[in-house]
Amino acid sequence: MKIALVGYGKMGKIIDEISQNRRHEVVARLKETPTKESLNDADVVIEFSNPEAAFENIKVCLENKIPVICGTTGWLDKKTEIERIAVEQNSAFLYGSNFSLGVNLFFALNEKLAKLMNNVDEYQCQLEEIHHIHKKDAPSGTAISIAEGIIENSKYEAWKLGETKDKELGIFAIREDEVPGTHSVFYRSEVDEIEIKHTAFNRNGFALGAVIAAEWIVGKQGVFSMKDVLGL
Ligand SMILES: NC(=O)C1=CN([C@@H]2O[C@H](COP(=O)(O)OP(=O)(O)OC[C@H]3O[C@@H](n4cnc5c(N)ncnc54)[C@H](OP(=O)(O)O)[C@@H]3O)[C@@H](O)[C@H]2O)C=CC1
Ligand SMILES: O=C(O)C1=N[C@H](C(=O)O)C[C@H](O)C1
Repeated sequence: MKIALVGYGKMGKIIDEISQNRRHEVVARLKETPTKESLNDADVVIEFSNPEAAFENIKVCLENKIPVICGTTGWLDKKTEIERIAVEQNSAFLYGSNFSLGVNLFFALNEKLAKLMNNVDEYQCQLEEIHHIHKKDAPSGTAISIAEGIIENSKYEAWKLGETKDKELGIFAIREDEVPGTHSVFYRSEVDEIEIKHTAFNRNGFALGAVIAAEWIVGKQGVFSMKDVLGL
């Protein structure tokens, strides 16, 4: 499979190595918005750039009928527009706030726990994410996905940065050293606390999941998520 990497920073470089280990050919390594020419007839694009660049990058790829796996976070206000373009162009698009297999299992567990918590009103939920100091967006895309999973299945109606208040689910976004990504969900009552936590030890799991998603999407049309890839 011919892979074009759009965004070639911390993530792009690891994805490059994993792609080659899995016998794919990396035909482009771009640090700017792609063009038809610079995409070099790729079968699929893996996009990990930055919140300002993602929309235009994805749009160009989809208009050239190349499926896109996007891991860039912090641009979600334009996601519906991208999904419309993907369908209109008969192309394929998959966004994942977090491609690690462990976090995608964590998402499923989180939704189940949120549902169970409806049976007991004593608990208040709080989210926390910790990331490296270079991260441009807050809260993390993963924390937003976790919050959405809880909101769909509980009394909470919206999320906000900071402490949980009434029906607004709070997210503490902490920036610390070189932390790759830690996410925790706390349910606290007067007498106890339940915590579920995912800790990434490095970025390899994110990169592997993105390559697995790229292998899966080639030949498909439509808008997908990691739930489709993993059959969750
Ligand atoms: N979904 C997931 O599983 C994960 C998502 N992420 C997300 O992925 C994104 C990238 O993370 P990371 O690799 O750590 O970030 P980096 O800052 O290390 O890399 C970003 C790269 O994008 C390049 N870039 C800048 N402008 C453009 C442009 N217009 N078009 C294409 N590329 C451009 C940068 O080039 P230059 O250096 O020249 O500026 C750099 O190579 C972030 O949004 C992060 O939150 C991160 C990890 C996992
Ligand atoms: O910027 C990062 O590094 C990460 N970003 C993603 C996010 O915003 O959730 C995924 C991962 O936690 C690392």
